[in-house]
Amino acid sequence: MAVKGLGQLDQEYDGSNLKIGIIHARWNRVIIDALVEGAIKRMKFLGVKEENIIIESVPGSYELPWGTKRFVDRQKKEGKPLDAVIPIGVLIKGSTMHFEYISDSTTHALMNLQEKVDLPVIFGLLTCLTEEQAFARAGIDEAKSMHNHGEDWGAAAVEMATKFGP
Ligand SMILES: O=c1[nH]c(NC[C@H](O)[C@H](O)[C@H](O)CO)c([N+](=O)[O-])c(=O)[nH]1
Repeated sequence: MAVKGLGQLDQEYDGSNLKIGIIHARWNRVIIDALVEGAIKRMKFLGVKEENIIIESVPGSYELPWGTKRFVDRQKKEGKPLDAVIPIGVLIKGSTMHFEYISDSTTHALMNLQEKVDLPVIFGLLTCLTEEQAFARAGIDEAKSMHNHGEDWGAAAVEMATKFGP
């Protein structure tokens, strides 16, 4: 299955046996919803069944590390363990240093979380200086759309879960 334009894929992946979690913040919701949709679209394209994509949310990006840890633990406890998880958040620079502190601390926490949960934790945090940057990276602003980064995160989740699963 030649997948046009997916430069980042190195081989064909079959996600039909994967269970993948998406946990998203609720700040900047219009952008979040586009990113989540993009991740879902790409994972379904790669064979992940809709019923195996589990969605959860937290108030803001700062809650993503803790929320992701507990989300993974809960799925395991319920006998429906995840094969990968995609935390998604959108941070947009304001007039204070809040953006810098949340971006830096959340990024490090998500990176370190992989060891703790022993699962691929895909980096789905958009850290944008302007709303325009965020819209473009969610594929919303057609004029300047880079492409929907959520699709890349969905593809990364399938690849990492397939290649490096237990
Ligand atoms: O996800 C975000 N959370 C934001 N703040 C909330 C933060 O993530 C926590 O939810 C809050 O501080 C409570 O812990 C943001 N800003 O402040 O700008 C933002 O842009 N994006």
